Amino acid sequence: MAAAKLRLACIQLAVGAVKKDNISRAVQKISEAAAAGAHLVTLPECFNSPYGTKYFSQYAESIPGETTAALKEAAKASGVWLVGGSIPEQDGDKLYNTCTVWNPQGDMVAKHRKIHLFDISVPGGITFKESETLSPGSSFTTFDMPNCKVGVGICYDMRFAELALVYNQMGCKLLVYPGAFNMTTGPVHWELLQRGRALDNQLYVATASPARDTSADYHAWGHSTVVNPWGEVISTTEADEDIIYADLDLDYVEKVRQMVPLPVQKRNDLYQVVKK
Ligand SMILES: O=C(O)CCC(=O)C(=O)O
Repeated sequence: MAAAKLRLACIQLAVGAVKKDNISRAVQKISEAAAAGAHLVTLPECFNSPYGTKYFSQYAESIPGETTAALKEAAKASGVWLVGGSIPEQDGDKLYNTCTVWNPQGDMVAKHRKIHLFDISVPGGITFKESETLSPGSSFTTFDMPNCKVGVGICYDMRFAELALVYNQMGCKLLVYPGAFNMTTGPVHWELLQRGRALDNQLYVATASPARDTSADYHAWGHSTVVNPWGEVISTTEADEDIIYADLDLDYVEKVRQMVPLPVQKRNDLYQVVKK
């Protein structure tokens, strides 16, 4: 890997009803992204299961388990850092929406349980209540690549500016959010949130969504995207299965912070976001 360059791949995976097929398709796409030179690969939210509260308990597994064993192998076989999207995780009698992160040796270096559960009600649009079946996580999740600290959130977590601010304070230069927005909020909020998080924090933001399946109950918005610290979309796609790539220049983070010196202009005497 060149000094401060990082090739990122976001896999917009076609996810179906058969768990084994979802896993093997993800593994195949990871090796395709690695062959295209990716150092860091990310899968979408809920990539081994259809997205919906009625599916979570049926597809849930413990960690380690069938899906994470495949992720471990895939990261090692391809020699990539892997943000393993998310899966429904079973731990005792609780279920979580959980992302595991793997290094190129196949070690699990982080595990993020979605902190903010997706409970919304938009009349004529979408009603969803993850908290019917899932419990929230309560931890910040970062991991260290050789030149870059990365912060991890899952989908609805992206709506909370405070989480991204904390990751910024922790030294992250890239935030990765496996997600699965929908046809109501996606068109208006998805890209705007990513650009907002990127601009507020002057860092890279990446998302990976499942591809849209109009025969499924939940129609994902798709549009996996990468935004740079200037707030520009540098890679994106539509709704079909795809892999998007972006070459991140990690020095650019510092350049933007020098040109527009928000970090030294913050009025910590007037306000502060504090990590507890
Ligand atoms: O915030 C939204 O509109 C969508 C969030 C979502 O789909 C999720 O958290 O899984």
